[in-house]
Amino acid sequence: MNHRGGISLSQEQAEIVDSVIGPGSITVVSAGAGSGKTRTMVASVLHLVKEEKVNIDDFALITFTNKATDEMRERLESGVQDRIRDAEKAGDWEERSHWFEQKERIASTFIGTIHRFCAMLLQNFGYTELIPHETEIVMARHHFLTALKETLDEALDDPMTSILFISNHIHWAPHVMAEHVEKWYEYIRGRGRSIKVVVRETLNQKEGDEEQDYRNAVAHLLNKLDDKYQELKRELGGVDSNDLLHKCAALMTQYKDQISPLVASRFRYLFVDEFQDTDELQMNIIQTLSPKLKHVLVVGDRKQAIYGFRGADHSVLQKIADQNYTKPLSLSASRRPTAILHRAQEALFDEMGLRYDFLKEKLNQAEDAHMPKDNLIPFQYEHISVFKDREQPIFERVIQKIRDFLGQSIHDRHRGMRPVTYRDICILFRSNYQLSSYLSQFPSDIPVINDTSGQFFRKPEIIACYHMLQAILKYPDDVSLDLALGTPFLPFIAPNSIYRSDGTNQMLRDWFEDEEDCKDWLKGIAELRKRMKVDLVPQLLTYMYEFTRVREYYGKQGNSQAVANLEKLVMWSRGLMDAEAQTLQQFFDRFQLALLSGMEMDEADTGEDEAKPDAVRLSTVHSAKGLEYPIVIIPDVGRRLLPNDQLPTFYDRAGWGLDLILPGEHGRSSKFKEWEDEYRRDFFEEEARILYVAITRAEHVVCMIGHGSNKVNPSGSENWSWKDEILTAAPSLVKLGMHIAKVD
Ligand SMILES: Nc1ncnc2c1ncn2[C@@H]1O[C@H](COP(=O)(O)OP(=O)(O)OP(=O)(O)O)[C@@H](O)[C@H]1O
Repeated sequence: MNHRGGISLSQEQAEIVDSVIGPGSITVVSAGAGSGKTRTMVASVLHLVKEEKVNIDDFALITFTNKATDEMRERLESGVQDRIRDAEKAGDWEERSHWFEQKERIASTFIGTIHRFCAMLLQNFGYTELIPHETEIVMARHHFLTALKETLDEALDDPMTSILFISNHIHWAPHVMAEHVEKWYEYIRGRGRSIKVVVRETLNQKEGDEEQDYRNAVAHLLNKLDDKYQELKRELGGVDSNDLLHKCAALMTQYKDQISPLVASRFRYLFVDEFQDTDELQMNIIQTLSPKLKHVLVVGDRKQAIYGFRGADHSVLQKIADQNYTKPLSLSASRRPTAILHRAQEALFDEMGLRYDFLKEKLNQAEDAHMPKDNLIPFQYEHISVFKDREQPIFERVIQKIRDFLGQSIHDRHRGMRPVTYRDICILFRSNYQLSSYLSQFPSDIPVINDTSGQFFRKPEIIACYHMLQAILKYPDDVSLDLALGTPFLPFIAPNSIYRSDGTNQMLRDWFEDEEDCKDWLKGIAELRKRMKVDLVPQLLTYMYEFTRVREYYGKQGNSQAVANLEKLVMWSRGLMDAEAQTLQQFFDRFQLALLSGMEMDEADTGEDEAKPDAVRLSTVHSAKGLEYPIVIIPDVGRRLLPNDQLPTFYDRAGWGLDLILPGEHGRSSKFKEWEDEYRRDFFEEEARILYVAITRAEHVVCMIGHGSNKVNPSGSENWSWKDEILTAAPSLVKLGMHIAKVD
């Protein structure tokens, strides 16, 4: 074994570190899951800090999710801590003080997502640009809805667009039309395409068919919407996360010569993890910066590119290497799974490689692969023969599997034989929706954690807080009071008799005001309404937490995450106050917009990572990227991936523009089928990559549950599911001793 920065590495990993420290300004690493890309990146940082005596905050480290940011910070902190210990052992006080300084500097090291990196660049270097924070993103949403409403109101009488409103052709209710227009607009911008370009391409289509009028009308509509939206943002402020990257890229191009050296004076090294999910715009930002920096390291795996739907281009690793006249370096061994799990995974990927070229890249078994001495079967597929109403039986089977695992022993690579605990298990879902449905029915004796990021405004304590604020602001409105009752903020249930509908029902507020148990709460509400005139929002929220004793409620439940989230809401209100939300009502309006617009914000960091609660983790595959778990359960692998009725009815193709099917089959061009075929092919490839990511999160065991017929469907057909990928490989998996079984 070789050591770099005090971390033990394989020969090929060490060579990558040496390449980062050697001549040349960019190193591109393209290698499979669990081959040690992140470990090598961390080792490179520590090695440079040790050998070149650079400081840890000379690095900008870009990760893909906030969770991965935490993970990277933890790995660095523990690496630095180890160096301090080594120096102490060796009695090298100079070395020790160098590492001690680094420990302090970690706090000022940039570790974060590309969005945060761009925001930071704009903040520091984009003097006149607006820097979005949550308020502005919420405002942008508000402007968008205004622009959409105005556009649709005017479109009815505009000869360019009125064809879309002839009700016997297109029988969409106004709100349905609005939903579609919004989806189309987001789709185009989300893929990094400019609305103006799309409109131009569409109007240039020379099909000469009648349907062209419909496509042109949609193009005009989107054009108008775009004009209005941009204008509102310009006039009134507000930036969305798409603008952020565009602005950053524009700034970089326009002032490249001034900005790059400035950035380079702050950062000497730029390292990017999970680069395969970077889109063209983001890649250009990094490319523009790279010549001025001492070294750029990008690592990724094209087999794990799972953001195609958002415009990421899975060939970016090759592209950035080409642009810099270099070749991607590779890592050949898989280091996450146990020896036997690795063999099973490879058997499956071999079979999948017959359908998807990119899966032909193989990973060898590591020379020191872990060979556990437990009885856990590393690869399991269980098949339930239900055809309809599959959710419940699959859910029950998953719960049964958790209970079964818990009774068994696992041979841990570092700690030896030990019992399986809840925290060893992660259930991976394809969608947030599926995850929430599991979360809501989990049996109360199995502790569980939702490991998905960006869910702050969907947390029950935050929604309950919203209802409580509404009840206070609108007091004595009965409907608002009713919504807040029964939440931990107002933990009382009114008697059923209150809800009589014969006109004789007592007002809810009368009951509330008479009820002895509610006295303190009633006093609290009255006091808070008085204080609203003088106190600031953060103080009001804190006072509300006090008189409702909501923090004690969650504390008693051991739910420190909920307590931390409530504190984060106070912080958020503080941020809003700097902008405009000075009164509780204004704050409430912002809060409401954030909830309604599905705004994403991470939950509070509880700083409890050391003492991660012993609970089963639920996560989407997308949020689990870069992470690893001893046991991974993947439910519902028999779900059809792309039934025909879920094929898109709207496309935007570079060089062509829009194509779509409106009600009555209007709008479709002669090329529509071509787009569908392309879509189908890309879709199945992306699903294969998502399955690859899911399966490679496991260290010891992957367990999948499927349903339906146990015959393999024709490849790429509308019945095709992940289950078919597994059943195709079943003979090789069984030969390896894996468990492929039917359960009823
Ligand atoms: N040389 C090594 N010696 C011991 N363990 C290693 C070595 N290289 C990697 N590992 C371990 O293998 C696991 C996978 O490593 P890492 O997360 O760095 O891989 P990755 O390539 O970034 O994975 P992914 O593509 O899935 O994000 C980690 O637990 C890591 O500590």
